[in-house]
Amino acid sequence: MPMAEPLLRLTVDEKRFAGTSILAGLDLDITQGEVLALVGPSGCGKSTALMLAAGLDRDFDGTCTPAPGIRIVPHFQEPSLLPWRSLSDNVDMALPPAERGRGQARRWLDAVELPRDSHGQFPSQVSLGMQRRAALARTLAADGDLLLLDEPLVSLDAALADRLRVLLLRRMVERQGLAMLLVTHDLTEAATMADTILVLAGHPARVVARIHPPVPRGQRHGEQVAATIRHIQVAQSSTISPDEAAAAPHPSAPEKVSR
Ligand SMILES: Nc1ncnc2c1ncn2[C@@H]1O[C@H](COP(=O)(O)OP(=O)(O)OP(=O)(O)O)[C@@H](O)[C@H]1O
Repeated sequence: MPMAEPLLRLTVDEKRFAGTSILAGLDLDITQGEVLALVGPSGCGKSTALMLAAGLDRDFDGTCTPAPGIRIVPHFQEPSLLPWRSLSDNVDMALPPAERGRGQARRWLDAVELPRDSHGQFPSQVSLGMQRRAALARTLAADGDLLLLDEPLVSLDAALADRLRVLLLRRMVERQGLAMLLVTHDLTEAATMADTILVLAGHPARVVARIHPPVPRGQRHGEQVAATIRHIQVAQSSTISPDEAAAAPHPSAPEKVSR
């Protein structure tokens, strides 16, 4: 069977800020239906990579090639809601035109567990965590082909973040072919949700490992998640060889680790 064309191909030979090299060796393909996580320590360049993938920063050595006609929806760490619109209106505006004004916005705000009495409030009237949830509702409402998610669940309490992870995965099932690039420093999130995990490390950062957990996303629990996290951590300790990374303990089938 021929390989599906990627929805997005990003190759970064080098990205500099003010003469300082931040990224030097990142290449990724995101295919339909895939959750690809980009993990790495704070400040290593994950958000920068997402801006490049979104086509919002073109000042780098490399290429960013989206498939023709696809709808890419970026989701930033800071919720960029329109301050003069209610939460509900912010979400409504993101819906496909045929679905606007029909209560779908409320459905998405319910899905991210925002109480009904907050739906009509302006962003400045609700907490930052509530703004983040409204922004997530807006991103999901936008009906994209590829969501670029920068720490979408950061600072939410653990139980809520777990439920919203389930919501994101459920959306992947509902909206066949939807793909996500998930930037996160939360290794549990990556190990739970991703089909492919790219591990960034070093200064400037480069991809030091690509991990394909053997158990399908959403079905990994306990020891399987812990084993994937150990693989990421082993890969991040940059001096070890690929063989050592592959030899980290695993629950059943060995994960595929390539460099
Ligand atoms: N516009 C900019 N101008 C100059 N330096 C920048 C700019 N944006 C980011 N940087 C620097 O690039 C580096 C990577 O930042 P980036 O935000 O991409 O990291 P990150 O991995 O997403 O971090 P975090 O996990 O803390 O969000 C940091 O050293 C940051 O200070």
